[in-house]
Amino acid sequence: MTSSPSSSPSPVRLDLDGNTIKPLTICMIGAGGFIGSHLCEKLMNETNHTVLAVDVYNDKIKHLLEPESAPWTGRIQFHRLNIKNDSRLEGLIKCSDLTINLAAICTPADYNTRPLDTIYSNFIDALPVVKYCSENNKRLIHFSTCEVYGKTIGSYLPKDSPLRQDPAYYILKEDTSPCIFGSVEKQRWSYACAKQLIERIIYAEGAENGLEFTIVRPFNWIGPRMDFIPGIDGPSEGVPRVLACFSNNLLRREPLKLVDGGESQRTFIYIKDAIEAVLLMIENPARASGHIFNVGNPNNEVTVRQLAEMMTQVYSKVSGEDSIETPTVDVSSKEFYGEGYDDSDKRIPDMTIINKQLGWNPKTSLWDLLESTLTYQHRTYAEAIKQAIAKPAAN
Ligand SMILES: NC(=O)c1ccc[n+]([C@@H]2O[C@H](COP(=O)([O-])OP(=O)(O)OC[C@H]3O[C@@H](n4cnc5c(N)ncnc54)[C@H](O)[C@@H]3O)[C@@H](O)[C@H]2O)c1
Ligand SMILES: O=c1ccn([C@@H]2O[C@H](COP(=O)(O)OP(=O)(O)O[C@H]3OC[C@@H](O)[C@H](O)[C@H]3O)[C@@H](O)[C@H]2O)c(=O)[nH]1
Repeated sequence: MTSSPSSSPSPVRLDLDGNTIKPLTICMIGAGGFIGSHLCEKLMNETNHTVLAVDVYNDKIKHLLEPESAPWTGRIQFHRLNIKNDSRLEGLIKCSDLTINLAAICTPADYNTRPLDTIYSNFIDALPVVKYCSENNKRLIHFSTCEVYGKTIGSYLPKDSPLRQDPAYYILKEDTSPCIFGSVEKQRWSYACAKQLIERIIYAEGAENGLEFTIVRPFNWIGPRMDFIPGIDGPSEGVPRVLACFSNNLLRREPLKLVDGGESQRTFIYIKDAIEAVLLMIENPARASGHIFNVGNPNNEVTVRQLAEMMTQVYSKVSGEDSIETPTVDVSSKEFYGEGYDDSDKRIPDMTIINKQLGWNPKTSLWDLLESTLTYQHRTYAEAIKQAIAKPAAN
């Protein structure tokens, strides 16, 4: 294995083939977000790599930037810049060995309500990053999404078809599954479509110009620091992803809202398991380059309704509070997200490629990951929510 779970980096790190890993300089764009913050933490705690952390915000990595005495001082530098319009970006990519691009608008509530911003963020703004990497012969790890698969083939079969039970109709494979999106009026797919086109550009840069790339397709990574709690560390009217929506409801003792009955299925993976996979990609370029990797946990599948029920139980355990009498309420997608919303029905990643190339497997069960995440949510937000509820006028 390449890493030990100690807090100080081991002096010699070996890759999966037994070669010494040289310290790298990594330009990480979107380093201040949910995934970026965990990746920075991992790189500081367990490796000798240097991170040029690019983002417009740094609240989620402040704990890594501030302590002057931290053992990693000098190995992480924050560069506050918007990649849409900042000429410093090319210089940062040029002086790095590897660029990791995480920057994106990636909350479903935005896809149908801000489709232009979504398409620009996920496609147009990512183009110069690809171009600078290609022109300067720099390696790129680009974050795409499991949403590029869209809906499953099985979802188009009659409801009572026995083929719906056949994995061939729902397992999502990097090299064979089609990308099935709804009509253009269903603006939900603006995100998936933009991500698909940037994947195709990166793949073509690899094929025609020799760009050394890896594409990551995350399948619902969740954990501490994901998104924001509306009215506490994000806008009151904002709609984050489901983990933060449900956490907010639990913290406020409100029913969890099940969109269109909560029948959609997802597989959730603990952020810390997923970050292990990314570190393997960073440190094993010969095994990771030229590949597209699903990164998810096929064993953690639930419907959104089941997720709501499990989160309610877990939150009760970690907070010591009984759950409310009506823990969930149904809401239509039109009411919750507005016109143009649509949904992925089911998302189970095929793990063959990542297993073969990197020998990686997820470890944490859904119950365990919810327990550690909701313990964090309770510790971080319960007091602030109590105060906000007590003084509504001040918010
Ligand atoms: N979390 C998941 O489960 C998941 C699933 C699928 C795909 N992804 C992809 O992974 C990536 C990271 O996701 P995340 O969950 O950490 O999201 P996030 O929103 O927490 O992080 C994205 C970061 O990018 C920054 N950013 C956006 N536009 C920028 C710009 N123009 N200039 C500079 N910084 C900018 C944001 O400020 C934010 O800190 C995204 O590309 C997303 O599409 C994530
Ligand atoms: O309060 C809520 C929030 C969400 N939901 C439902 O929960 C499911 C999951 O919603 P999320 O907000 O986590 O987002 P999705 O899984 O649909 O998409 C995500 O997947 C992969 C990434 O690319 C993005 O981070 C995001 O697009 C959806 O079916 C949604 O309709 C609720 O039922 N209630």
